[in-house]
Amino acid sequence: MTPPDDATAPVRHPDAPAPGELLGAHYAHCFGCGDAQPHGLMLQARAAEGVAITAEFTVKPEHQGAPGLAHGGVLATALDETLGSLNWLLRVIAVTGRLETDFVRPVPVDTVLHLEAEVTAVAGRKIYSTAVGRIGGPDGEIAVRADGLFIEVKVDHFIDNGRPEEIQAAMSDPDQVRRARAFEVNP
Ligand SMILES: CCCCC/C=C\C/C=C\C/C=C\C/C=C\CCCC(=O)SCCNC(=O)CCNC(=O)[C@H](O)C(C)(C)COP(=O)(O)OP(=O)(O)OC[C@H]1O[C@@H](n2cnc3c(N)ncnc32)[C@H](O)[C@@H]1OP(=O)(O)O
Repeated sequence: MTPPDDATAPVRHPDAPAPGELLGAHYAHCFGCGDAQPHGLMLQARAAEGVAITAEFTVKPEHQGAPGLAHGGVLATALDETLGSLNWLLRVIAVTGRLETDFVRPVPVDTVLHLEAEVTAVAGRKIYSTAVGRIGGPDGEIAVRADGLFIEVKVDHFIDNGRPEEIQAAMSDPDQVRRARAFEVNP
């Protein structure tokens, strides 16, 4: 998870959403951010300054692992989604290759998890990033932490590997296609 010596600092794409702007779901049925996914996290991410974002996720009863506490895998999903959303600011399509998570404090149901994440380095197709999640407010104590390594892919990654039903539905949705294309023209 340590960037190689030839890694460079990330560069915010000129067309990246402005600081403060909500990113919106990348896919309506996404378990992390989709608004058509009732069991999901419905995480909302917002662009920050630089190659950084903030995000919020409210822990619901459906997200329990132990009585009244968030499941660790759900918290890892929130971190993964937050880190993945950073790639919007680079205008790069990328998937999670590796995710290292520290669970520091238990997170009760009804808690709003306040996440912040930034890209730390880029090396070829590899994007290195880090995130924390706080409870009790944006400056509250850290409950979870993660480092991510994302690998840049072409849109074909999804077309070649996804189930045909969902791929066809996504490709016939002009909004979805526009979003996917915007990433393909990364200079
Ligand atoms: C019209 C349809 C539209 C559909 C698209 C819709 C939307 C898309 C747009 C935007 C998305 C925006 C936001 C998404 C936000 C959050 C989502 C959460 C993200 C996820 O939840 S996503 C799901 C989980 N994720 C996977 O499903 C990946 C499965 N996996 C693979 O698909 C392959 O494994 C792949 C592609 C990763 C690599 O395969 P590959 O063949 O392309 O590349 P290769 O193996 O050569 O690796 C190249 C260099 O990365 C290094 N490397 C690779 N893997 C590593 C690892 N694990 N650890 C350490 N280093 C690793 C190598 O060591 C090498 O490094 P080096 O260059 O230095 O040698």
